[in-house]
Amino acid sequence: MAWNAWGDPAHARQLEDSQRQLLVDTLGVSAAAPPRVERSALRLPPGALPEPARAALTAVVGEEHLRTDDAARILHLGGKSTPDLLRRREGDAHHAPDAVVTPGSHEQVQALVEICAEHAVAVVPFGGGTSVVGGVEPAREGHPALISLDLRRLDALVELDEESGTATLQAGLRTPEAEELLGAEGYTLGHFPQSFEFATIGGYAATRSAGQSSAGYGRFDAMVTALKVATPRGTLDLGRAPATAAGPDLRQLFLGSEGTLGVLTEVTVRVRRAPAERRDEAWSFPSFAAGTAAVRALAQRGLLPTAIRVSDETETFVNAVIAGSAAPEGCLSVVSHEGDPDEVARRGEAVRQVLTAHEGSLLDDEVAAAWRRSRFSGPYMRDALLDTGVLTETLETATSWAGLAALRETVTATLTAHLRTATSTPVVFCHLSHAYPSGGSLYFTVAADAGEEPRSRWRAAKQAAGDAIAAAGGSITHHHAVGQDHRPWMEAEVGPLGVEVLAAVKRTLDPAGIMNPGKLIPEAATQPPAVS
Ligand SMILES: Cc1cc2nc3c(=O)[nH]c(=O)nc-3n(C[C@H](O)[C@H](O)[C@H](O)COP(=O)(O)OP(=O)(O)OC[C@H]3O[C@@H](n4cnc5c(N)ncnc54)[C@H](O)[C@@H]3O)c2cc1C
Repeated sequence: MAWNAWGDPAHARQLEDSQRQLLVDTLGVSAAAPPRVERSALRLPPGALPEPARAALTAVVGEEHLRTDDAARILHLGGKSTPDLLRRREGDAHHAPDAVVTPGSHEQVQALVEICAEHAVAVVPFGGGTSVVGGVEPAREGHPALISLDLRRLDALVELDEESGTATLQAGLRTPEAEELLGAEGYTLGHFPQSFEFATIGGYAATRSAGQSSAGYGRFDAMVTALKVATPRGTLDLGRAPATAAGPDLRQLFLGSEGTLGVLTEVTVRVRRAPAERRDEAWSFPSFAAGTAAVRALAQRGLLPTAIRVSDETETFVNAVIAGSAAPEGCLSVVSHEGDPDEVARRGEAVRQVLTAHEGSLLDDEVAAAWRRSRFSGPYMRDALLDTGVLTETLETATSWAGLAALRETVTATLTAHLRTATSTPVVFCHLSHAYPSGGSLYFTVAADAGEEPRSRWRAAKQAAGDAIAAAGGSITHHHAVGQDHRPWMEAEVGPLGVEVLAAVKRTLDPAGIMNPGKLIPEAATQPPAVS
């Protein structure tokens, strides 16, 4: 993965002249793009890993799996949010981890976290590094040194239990390889987030990820049946039966724990037979309200297809411009069905009846085919836009059906107000990305003139949008997780007592506070209690 951009550098995109001109005309983009320094210009601080800790860690993994060179440290500077990329483009590497350690087994991970606890060395579990919320930021928070614990060598399919329909996967396995290993046996995981090519099994579990086909296959957390976790206090093996009444479900403590409690090393997930048939359809609705009403009807009747999303009018137009095609009328919805041919036909017909009853019109097959071709390529466009002087970023939330329209209105208005300047007007658009019987998730994208201070402008807009989401009763995140960036809203999300509960669990499992400091749990709650 490129150190200062999304994905594979070979797939980098550039805007066409007509697209660039459209941005100048619609957004008032000034010609200057934010700077982009060469990697060789980065200045890293000297590594600060104390020698006794280095020697002990090396004894576990071997010299070649503890790297302190610039190349390795630069690839672990943080995640892939727009502010992350802007910082790297500016050449900011002052926070680089002191070392990158790549363990090869659960036992090695267990030994490493124990050594780090003993030497007060902070540990950032690093999967694919695709966090967009500061989840893999090397934040020391008072610790003298920090390692990035890159799980890439834990990349095996440990066991496929065909009788039970489950697979045990090592945490560092990326999704394309997981799909390849499972596909060879006729199975699929069915998890297809936009970060599919780079994100890992452990990262998905640690962030409660949701993918494009989660309507059909379920969110990642819903697929997990068992977990193996290395914590500074020892190993936990959780999930011995498909269901249990043996008290609160401790697996839930680790799903979404974002590396703050321990390192997930193995994840057992429910797998499905690879579908024999897939049918994609594109629909148009006269308004976003009509499209969301249709999806709500499907969710509440138990008729959700494998994937479904509805773009608002602006997103429908913008996506057509990017694809170089004519925009359909109104709001575009993409629907996908997977399964046995009979089921695809039967469900497809039932869904079609509901969508038609909600004023939906079926579009040409090519519209859906274009969505499938481009569904992982959007992030490359972000780099091309940044190169052109456009600040672009996304945020997401979820709420009840009753609160959805008001939440969309307030977030759109807040982002627009905070990104507008005297000479430029931002574009803010949104789609309904996931649906449940009781509500749905809204995914917003902004495009605005980058101006002089794109990072601080985005920070202010994001702060205001987060406050608006909290005030409107939405969740601060539906699937991007909390990390550093959403931490200020955790108390609004779970209440002060909820934060205390999380902090108490952390103190039990990680008394030295070395596991991914500065993430998820608000700072005040992680401080030791004052002595009276
Ligand atoms: C372009 C783009 C598109 C995206 N699209 C989606 C999307 O469609 N759906 C979605 O849900 N998310 C999406 N994301 C966000 C991101 O991909 C997810 O949060 C993903 O689950 C992170 O996986 P990862 O392996 O990259 O984890 P990382 O980014 O490496 O880590 C994420 C967090 O999990 C922790 N962690 C990682 N591995 C472990 C482990 N084994 N044990 C304990 N903690 C661990 C890290 O410390 C960190 O806190 C997108 C991100 C980008 C940049």
